[in-house]
Amino acid sequence: MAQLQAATKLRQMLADPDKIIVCPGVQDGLTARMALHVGFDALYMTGAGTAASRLGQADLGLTTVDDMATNAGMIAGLDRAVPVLADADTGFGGPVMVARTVEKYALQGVAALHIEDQVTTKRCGHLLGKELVDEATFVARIRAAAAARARLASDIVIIARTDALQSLGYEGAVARLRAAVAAGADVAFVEGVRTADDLARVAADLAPTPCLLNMVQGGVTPLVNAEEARRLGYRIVIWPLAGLTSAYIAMRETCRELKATGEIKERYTEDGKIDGGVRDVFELCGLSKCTEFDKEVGGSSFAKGI
Ligand SMILES: C[C@](O)(C(=O)O)[C@H](CC(=O)O)C(=O)O
Repeated sequence: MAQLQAATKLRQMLADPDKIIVCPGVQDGLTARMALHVGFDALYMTGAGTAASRLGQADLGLTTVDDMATNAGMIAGLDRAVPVLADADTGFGGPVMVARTVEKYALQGVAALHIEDQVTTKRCGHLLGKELVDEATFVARIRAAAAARARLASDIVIIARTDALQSLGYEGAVARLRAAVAAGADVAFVEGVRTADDLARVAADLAPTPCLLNMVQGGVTPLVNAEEARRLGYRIVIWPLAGLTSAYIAMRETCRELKATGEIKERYTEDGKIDGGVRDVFELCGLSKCTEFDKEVGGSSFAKGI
């Protein structure tokens, strides 16, 4: 039987009112592989992480649509059974460009994308001084996204994100999301929530539209765990920095060790095996699956061992 499209699968997950979809943020193949290995049933491709890992740049709108769609598509292709939700920033231009962005993501097998109401020279939602486009421009972005989805007969989930809380306040932000939902968005995302009170009322105020919660370490939103998010009525929670923060800390430690001592000591698991060595990394990235596939189809590339 043909495998369910990831977007359709995500819609089914959203249809279960008791389920909260917890997505670790991943920025590259390795972090995605690790999240899959640990057993997450959905992943989030972070734009901030894509900018940092692919370009070595801050989250300031420097990534192009192709940087983002290619990265999201690569991640979605690692396991087609696991939906990938991806950042699409502002949609990368006017309605025509937004529609093209949605097509690119959908054709790459991405299950969901979020489009926001910042100006094209955007910044991370947890920084100060954000500027918005007017509501009509935002709504046109969402309408363009929905039109592209219909044109492709795709199930891709459109997530409307507003960054309006900082400058327009709570009611302004919620009004923008209601307008976005009327224009075809499936999920609502209030970015940069600052207080526990606001955190607690978003999902109820936007019901029955499912809401996404963004948990950024070092950001402006108070952090809550998955159970608490579910209790507050959120249906999706993303931890965009899951991969970034772990890479940041681990790389710093390892580089400091090499700089200070001239070597990197091997790490061991509790049962005495080398941890995180070259074979572990290759295995995580499909070494055995590749060798088995080669054998199954009559190849001999690995007949002498690997
Ligand atoms: C969710 C987000 O858009 C991302 O790129 O992952 C960022 C996360 C971040 O920069 O901390 C955002 O919240 O704007």
